[in-house]
Amino acid sequence: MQQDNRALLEQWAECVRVMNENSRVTGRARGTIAVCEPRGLMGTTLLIAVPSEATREFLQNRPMSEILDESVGRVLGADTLVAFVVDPELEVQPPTTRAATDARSSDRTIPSLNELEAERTPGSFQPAPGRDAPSGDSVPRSPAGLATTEPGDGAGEYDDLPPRRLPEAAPPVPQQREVLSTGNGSDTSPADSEWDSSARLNPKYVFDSFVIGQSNRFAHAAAFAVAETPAKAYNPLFIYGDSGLGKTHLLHAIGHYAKRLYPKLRVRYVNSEEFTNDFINSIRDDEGSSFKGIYRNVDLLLIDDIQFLAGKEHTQEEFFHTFNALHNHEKQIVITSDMPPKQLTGFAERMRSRFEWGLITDVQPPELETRIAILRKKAISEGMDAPDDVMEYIASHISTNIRELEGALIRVTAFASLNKQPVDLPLAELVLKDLITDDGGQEITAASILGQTAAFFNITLDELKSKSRTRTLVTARQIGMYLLRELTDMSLPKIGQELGGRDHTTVMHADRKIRTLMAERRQIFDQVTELTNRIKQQSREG
Ligand SMILES: Nc1ncnc2c1ncn2[C@@H]1O[C@H](COP(=O)(O)OP(=O)(O)OP(=O)(O)O)[C@@H](O)[C@H]1O
Repeated sequence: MQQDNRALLEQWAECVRVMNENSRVTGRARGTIAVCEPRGLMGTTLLIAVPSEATREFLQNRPMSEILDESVGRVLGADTLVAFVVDPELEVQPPTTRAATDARSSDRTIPSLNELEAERTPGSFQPAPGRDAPSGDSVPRSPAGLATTEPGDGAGEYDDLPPRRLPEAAPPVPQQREVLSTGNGSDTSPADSEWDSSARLNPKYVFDSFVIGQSNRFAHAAAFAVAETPAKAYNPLFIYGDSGLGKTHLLHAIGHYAKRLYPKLRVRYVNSEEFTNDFINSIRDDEGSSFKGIYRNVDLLLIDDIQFLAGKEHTQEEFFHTFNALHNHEKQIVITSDMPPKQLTGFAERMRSRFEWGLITDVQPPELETRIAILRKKAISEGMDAPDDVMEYIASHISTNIRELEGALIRVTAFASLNKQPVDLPLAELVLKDLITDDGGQEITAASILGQTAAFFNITLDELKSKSRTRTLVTARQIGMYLLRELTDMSLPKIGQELGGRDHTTVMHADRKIRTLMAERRQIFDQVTELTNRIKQQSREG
């Protein structure tokens, strides 16, 4: 491993030398390049750490992009691509002291349920789907050496903390293979059909449906490497980035692909809010051992939106032990977050430092070409027909969140289908005129969406959140969930929580149902459109 790193450092030094020979590289540019570091070479992608977004932009734009490409091409081969990750630590290089490990379990105190109550995601005292998933599979000795030992209860398991690992060069990324999906696509029973019940994987989120672009190339390559050789390439793999940029998609894709390669691999996807609820429920029900049984007997733990553990001291403590138990037994952990580890506030330092043991990579908003490619892929997979100029129109007006991008395409094709009209540019402009006006408004909140939804359907907020299943209430609730999903950054569990403590699979089901109904029932399309306009209007008025 060290040899690989040394080789990479030498190759990078050579790239820098070649760059510095170029007369277009100014003294300032040389200073900027000098602080950058190579972090890994994955297949044909070189990951370079830069100290700031400004440096990233500087290197991604001409003339530096050309100069960099040329020098990297000369040293590493013409097909080498460059990807960046921002590491603010590079700005000022602190001495590489590592705090002495604070990880000792002997002084662990069991929190009271009351203390824990404050941490949980309200309204979710239900077993999460898959909680009772079988965990006793015997796992073969895989090439990754997985599952050869059973983790214990965590006590004393982290006395010998591994040193920080520099990323190893991953094996070459082979041709992607077709990935089996587990669901049948039916709308009726989300918990059963949408998710692979033990791993809890969404069949739609596979590598094959993920579009690779400059913005996510490295994250994708890292995810792929981890799926191919769990616990051997990077452990943990930490992927961060803004909402709606594909982190969850990559997490599920890792799970699917790893399961495909190692069918007996025990995989578990969990959102950190669900992890919190599972943990608290286990304390409440005095089932701590079953919680450990679930989370410490996996070979691949995929944990989404770790930022939601911020400030939840007891849950973090439990996660810390889970992490250590898994890591010490060479089980793979993949984490996503909206922030890089260093910026995660509300986390104990020992936790943040563990996130940095493996590889940290980010996903950026996709550039125009990638957005168009995502829309094309989406259109094909969902059977939506739209010409290129419509895709381009949507992609050029919505740039920051892929969920919104997809939402726009759904609306345009739904409207065309309802009116039995072809999808063309004038129609797209008409349908999206309110959705893509440059808001300049305030952030859209859950309160505003739910308030407007309740008012629109002439019901109270309590009714909207209630358990009642009258037709109007069910429709209003599902539209509310759809709009929360499309217009905010809220996670599925959080949306479920806002609507009276419903499970995340219910939210997924509602989201899909409304998408489908929009194309089938004019009334639903009109209701969603009118509500969106009112919500956007309210945010503009402040
Ligand atoms: N590169 C991509 N190719 C294809 N689809 C993508 C890509 N990136 C994102 N998507 C799609 O965009 C939608 C949102 O992505 P996802 O839920 O993975 O985002 P996220 O980063 O996890 O957001 P959040 O932080 O809000 O959970 C999903 O439908 C996903 O399939």
